[in-house]
Amino acid sequence: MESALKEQRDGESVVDLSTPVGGVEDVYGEDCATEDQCITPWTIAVSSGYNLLRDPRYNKGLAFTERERDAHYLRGLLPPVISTQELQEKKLMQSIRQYDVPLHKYVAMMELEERNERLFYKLLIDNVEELLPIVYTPTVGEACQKYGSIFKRPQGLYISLKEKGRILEVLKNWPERSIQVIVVTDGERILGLGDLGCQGMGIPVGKLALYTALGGVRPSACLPITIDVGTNNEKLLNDEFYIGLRQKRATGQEYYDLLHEFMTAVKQNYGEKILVQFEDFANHNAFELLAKYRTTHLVFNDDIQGTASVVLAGLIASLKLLGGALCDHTFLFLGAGEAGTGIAELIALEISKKTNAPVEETRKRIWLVDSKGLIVSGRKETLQSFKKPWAHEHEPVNNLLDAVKAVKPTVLIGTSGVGRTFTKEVVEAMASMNERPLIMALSNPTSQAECTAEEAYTWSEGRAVFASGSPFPSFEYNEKLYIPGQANNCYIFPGFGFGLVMSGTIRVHDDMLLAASEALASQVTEEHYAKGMIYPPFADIRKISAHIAASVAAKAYELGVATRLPRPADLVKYAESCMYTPNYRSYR
Ligand SMILES: NC(=O)C1=CN([C@@H]2O[C@H](COP(=O)(O)OP(=O)(O)OC[C@H]3O[C@@H](n4cnc5c(N)ncnc54)[C@H](OP(=O)(O)O)[C@@H]3O)[C@@H](O)[C@H]2O)C=CC1
Ligand SMILES: CC(=O)C(=O)O
Ligand SMILES: [Mg+2]
Repeated sequence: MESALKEQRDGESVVDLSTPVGGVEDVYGEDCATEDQCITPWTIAVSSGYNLLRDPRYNKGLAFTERERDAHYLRGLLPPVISTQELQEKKLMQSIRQYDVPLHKYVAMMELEERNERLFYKLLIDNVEELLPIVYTPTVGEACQKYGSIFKRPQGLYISLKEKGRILEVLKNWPERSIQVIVVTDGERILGLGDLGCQGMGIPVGKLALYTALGGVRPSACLPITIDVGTNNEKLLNDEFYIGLRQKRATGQEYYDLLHEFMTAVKQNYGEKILVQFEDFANHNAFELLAKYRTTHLVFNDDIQGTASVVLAGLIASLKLLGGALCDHTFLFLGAGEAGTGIAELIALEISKKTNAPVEETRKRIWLVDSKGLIVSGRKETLQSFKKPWAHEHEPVNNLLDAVKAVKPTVLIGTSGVGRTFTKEVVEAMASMNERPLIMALSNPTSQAECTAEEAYTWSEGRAVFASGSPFPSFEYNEKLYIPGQANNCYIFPGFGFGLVMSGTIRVHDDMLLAASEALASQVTEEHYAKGMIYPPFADIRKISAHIAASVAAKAYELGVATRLPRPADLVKYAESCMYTPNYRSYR
């Protein structure tokens, strides 16, 4: 147990930086799980003086005390005033609020992260509802689109086809060794914005910032990776500022060989317990990669599994408002890709567990529409394999409105990546059939949402229960305030991943996703329901993540895939005690 704590705890009190000027302190040593992991071509220098001020992990800016300024050769390098972290935070929030353009706020936040990591996380944690839309969706989408132009310093690790045969070597170039979570993308389906190639890097960077801020994983244990196999985005290929390989995407064996080399190198370099989160791969690769590696590696596909878990949580919570049990409802999806079929499968599994009915039966209450219309048995031969389980007996139906009329859903979920597809007619049809229709417009960023909160509330005359993937502001209708929920996988993956890491879990199991959903739903209180909410506020996310982590870890122990022994008695307390906090530490 002690070693687990040592790996997770962040040494809140005193850090010894008392090495000579330019001296070298091996900060890894004790965190390495195996001897092998400690062999890298170089060690890290923890600097004093000028270099300390430029080391984001240790820099405190004006908050260095008189004693620290003496001990670490900082005299004269800073103006005389001594600030507090709280005052620095106040000043930075004031400065960020002065920008009108969200992308400018994004750039300011990234610059802060490069300058002073702890202050960056303090801001993000203390102002999560305000800053989440900046470092995450929707602004991160725009940042990826313009990444080539705003790019200043590389973040994360780039592995391109040029590195084929040398991926292990590339991993060893990363300065941190005790990595616990990797978020990797190949940039082919960035949010609902399509193929952004190498510029997708904004997504792993953003997701991992949330791993730390929302879930409590140490920043030094997080590694964002972009695998660059080219892009089919002509605009980027012709953009002189594009930062990636200027070629069409590699496919087939060439693609899978590179991914296999990557997965093998990751395990070799970081061991069995490294968590690899696949993010924003196109569905023609995502399902296959997950199926291939889920039995040999600790992998998690956020778009398929994380999204499923967050939506199921919202559905469980919404029963208080809609009435009935999950098995009494009928679900219709617009979009039958990673998110759509991933959610559908987890709903079917949950109903199956609750009713003891086989999954083949419980799937029958769930219908999906793709770009060609309702998925029905007549289309089975031509469907991709992940759609086949949803090809129920029915006449062909070509569009969403007709599908709503035919299926009569109580719940409508948008996972199409196409904005404004929940038209007035569609929402009105939902409202005509249901006292409280549940409408989820999950596609990101905001421009791709199937409808806005305002549309859902007004077109349903205030009766819809609504949640979206990207945030919408509260909306007043007929003198009543409506608070839309944010059904985004960021409620789940930080706590989910933290639960895996803290318990030393070696494989992800679907039951852990169900446990995470139950844990999230359990955080919705009567007070929230009274406001029409089906998700708890993000302001409580650290507490929520600790509960999710504890539930996931408990399930992992129950299934015998957790290696951190003995099992802590109180997993919530244990999770809380292991979480990274960004308060400054004192330096000897
Ligand atoms: N809120 C959240 O937490 C999350 C949100 N998302 C969002 O969900 C969206 C989809 O992601 P993902 O499932 O991975 O993408 P996929 O590409 O895997 O799936 C998209 C699906 O939408 C269908 N589709 C596309 N256009 C239309 C249309 N005009 N009418 C009907 N169906 C259409 C596609 O049909 P076809 O198969 O015929 O091509 C496909 O089935 C993205 O915007 C993403 O940002 C994703 C993950 C998490
Ligand atoms: C939220 C997310 O993972 C997506 O839109 O892809
Ligand atoms: Mg995603």
